[in-house]
Amino acid sequence: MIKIENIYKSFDHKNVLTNISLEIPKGSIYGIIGYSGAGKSTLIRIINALERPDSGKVFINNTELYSLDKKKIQNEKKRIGMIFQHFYLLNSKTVFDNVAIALKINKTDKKETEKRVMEILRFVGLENYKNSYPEQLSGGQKQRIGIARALVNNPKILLCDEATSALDPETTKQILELLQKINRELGLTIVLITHQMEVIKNICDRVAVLENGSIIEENDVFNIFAFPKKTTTQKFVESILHQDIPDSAYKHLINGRLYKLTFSKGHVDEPVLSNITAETGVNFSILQGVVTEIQEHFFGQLIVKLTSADKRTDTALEKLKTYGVEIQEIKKEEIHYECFT
Ligand SMILES: Nc1ncnc2c1ncn2[C@@H]1O[C@H](COP(=O)(O)OP(=O)(O)OP(=O)(O)O)[C@@H](O)[C@H]1O
Repeated sequence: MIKIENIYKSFDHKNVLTNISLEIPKGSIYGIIGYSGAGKSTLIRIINALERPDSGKVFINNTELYSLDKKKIQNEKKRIGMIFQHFYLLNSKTVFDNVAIALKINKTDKKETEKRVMEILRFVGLENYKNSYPEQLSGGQKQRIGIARALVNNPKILLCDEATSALDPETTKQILELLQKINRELGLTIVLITHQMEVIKNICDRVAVLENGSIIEENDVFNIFAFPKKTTTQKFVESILHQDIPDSAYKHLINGRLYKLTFSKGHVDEPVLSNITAETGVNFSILQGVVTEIQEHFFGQLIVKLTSADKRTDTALEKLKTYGVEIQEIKKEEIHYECFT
């Protein structure tokens, strides 16, 4: 487990991280998301002892990193692998040598190096490229070299600094699948920082949202998507769920009330709205809808309009709750007010 306690960091008298505390469960894939300048890279560099915090503690499996002397910190760092957005490969060296370098530093003998490097190149799907040079390979293949290099020393933790930000969507998907395989088959704890909510949705178990150097929200990924509390979190969620309502729909809202209905864990494929309409006579106008899968659970969200505000409407809303649907009224002042004028 990685535990971060009350981390503060400033550069040139400017606070970059303020009172950061996090617990990252062993064996999980943990995401830290934030906009540019939020402090993500600084935080991950502190976890990897590349940057010392001004105050606070970092525990890696109960060992407090910054209480150790330099040599012991170096030993701890060997148990942590790291990959980067821009790969940082040696272009004059072959794929094999780029991966072998970490073993050479440890003075591993030649036979053992050959065996281990080929094993890890096979794992990342690059066994046929051992004599190629990085510049002959695609971005996704370069990131696979970076991953092989990070794994060759058998670390327990893998830190990913915007590892897919330079890749196209298809390659991103393949690299994320590889990270999942590393997590499942090798049992590594993975911490990744990103500004891409897609990355969080696809592979993370938990996520922390970092804004201006502070954690503003932390939860499992399903709850972050279903019930984001802070505006920045909502913006990240909306960036991939696309919950915006067409402007023309607002013009018809003058006599209605808007509700966001969240269907989760088992209610997505039931005809809930038709059942309720049949029972109560209340009709729902659907303005927006999304159905997706998060952490292997179906997840659906509808924005609906109800025109009347009589007893039948209240009954319909009560019935929705019995299906486990979360209901949130969207107040008119929360939406484009100019549409009503
Ligand atoms: N070594 C440094 N010296 C001075 N300022 C720094 C240093 N490293 C980071 N900063 C500043 O700290 C703030 C946070 O930077 P950081 O790189 O951690 O953010 P980030 O969320 O990773 O952003 P990005 O995604 O753009 O890299 C920025 O204002 C940056 O300029």
